Amino acid sequence: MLLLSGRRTAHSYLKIPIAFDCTSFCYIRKQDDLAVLIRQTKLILWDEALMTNKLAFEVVDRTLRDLTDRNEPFGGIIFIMLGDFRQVFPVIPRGSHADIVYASIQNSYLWESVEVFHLSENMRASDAVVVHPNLGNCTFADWLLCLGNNELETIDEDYIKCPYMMVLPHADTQAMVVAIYPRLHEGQATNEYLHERAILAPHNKEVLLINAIVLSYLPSAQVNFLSADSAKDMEVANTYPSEFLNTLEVSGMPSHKLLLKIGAPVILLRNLDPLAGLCNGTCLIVRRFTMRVVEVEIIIGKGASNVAFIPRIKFISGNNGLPFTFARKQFPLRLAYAMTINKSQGQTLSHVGLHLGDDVFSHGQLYVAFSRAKAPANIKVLLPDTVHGRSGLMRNVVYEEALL
Ligand SMILES: Nc1ncnc2c1ncn2[C@@H]1O[C@H](COP(=O)(O)OP(=O)(O)OP(=O)(O)O)[C@@H](O)[C@H]1O
Repeated sequence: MLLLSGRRTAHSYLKIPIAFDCTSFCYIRKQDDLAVLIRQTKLILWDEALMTNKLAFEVVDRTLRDLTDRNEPFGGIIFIMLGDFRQVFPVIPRGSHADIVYASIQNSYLWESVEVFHLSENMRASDAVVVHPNLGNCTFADWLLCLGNNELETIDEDYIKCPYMMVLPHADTQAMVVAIYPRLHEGQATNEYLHERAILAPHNKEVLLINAIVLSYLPSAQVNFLSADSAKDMEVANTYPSEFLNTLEVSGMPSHKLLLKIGAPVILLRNLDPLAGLCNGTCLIVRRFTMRVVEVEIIIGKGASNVAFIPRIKFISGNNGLPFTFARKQFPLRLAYAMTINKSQGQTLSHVGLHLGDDVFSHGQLYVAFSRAKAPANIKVLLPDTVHGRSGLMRNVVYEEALL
């Protein structure tokens, strides 16, 4: 059996193109070692499959049919997709409800070859067996199912009551930081302490603000690393000066300003060295830095406790809804005290802060956020400062037609 260790993604391993359509193939030639391995493969497991655009599966399907010379789904290799239809669906930038559902594997030509098996027990919440009046006299696991299936009582169409026990009494970000990261100012946080907690928010802009606030609690000295941003095209460079480019936040790119302190947890934004455990999404702790390199320790997974040196690298903005592309040279790092709800999918956390400065906006986000925790007592929710939020209500978006 071959396991993709070090959190290596299927996109990276199977060489799926970054931009793909219904005619694309993976970059694997018939004589490559990977093609030989694929021809010997009997079973492929793909986790978080429902977050993946159906076109990516179709690219893999076409490639496997070609490499194996067998005109069957995935070239006859048994393909197990793991996922939960209550969780988030593929991200389609500026996509509508219909666009998002259309991009899900259910709407692929492959779906007619899929057999669905249901898992029945929530192992993550298996210790939270107490029936709680705040949860409508349900266990946490049953309440989560009702949340994900849109079976909780709704008000104003898609608002539901946040269980009172989880509502943060002082509705501000500082209170959230103290609740989720107690005693951080003492500077004694262990790898385990950092790895088992996170503050989740729907949007990146809130995540950046929360990260900066949490970092301010750390007693070590702060350094601000600025990126070098430039437009390739002279005409674009004259229209959009680098001061303007500095203000842009682009998905998958680090920020222009990267605030770091020794002891801060960060997420790697690039597959730098998968064999050494340095992949997109790897959790690291900053140990030392100079202006040219950041020394980090891998927190968990392949290479845990190993030290690595992260250089600045060049990111190209690509097709991100901007009318031009630009380059940003920066460390491929982002602070990891807070992350988007979508990024948290797949994780298990002991302490979850849900920062709803803005309500969730897409299918399954509220379910994913609450279901990261093992028990309801360790979830703290900051409700939006809106009429609904002040009444203890939060938005839940569920595309019911897509639930199985
Ligand atoms: N058979 C089991 N016995 C005990 N604990 C388990 C078992 N299976 C899973 N767990 C625990 O449950 C938690 C969630 O497991 P896992 O991450 O595999 O779930 P998942 O189905 O991928 O969830 P999600 O997609 O929501 O992230 C982990 O903490 C794991 O250790």
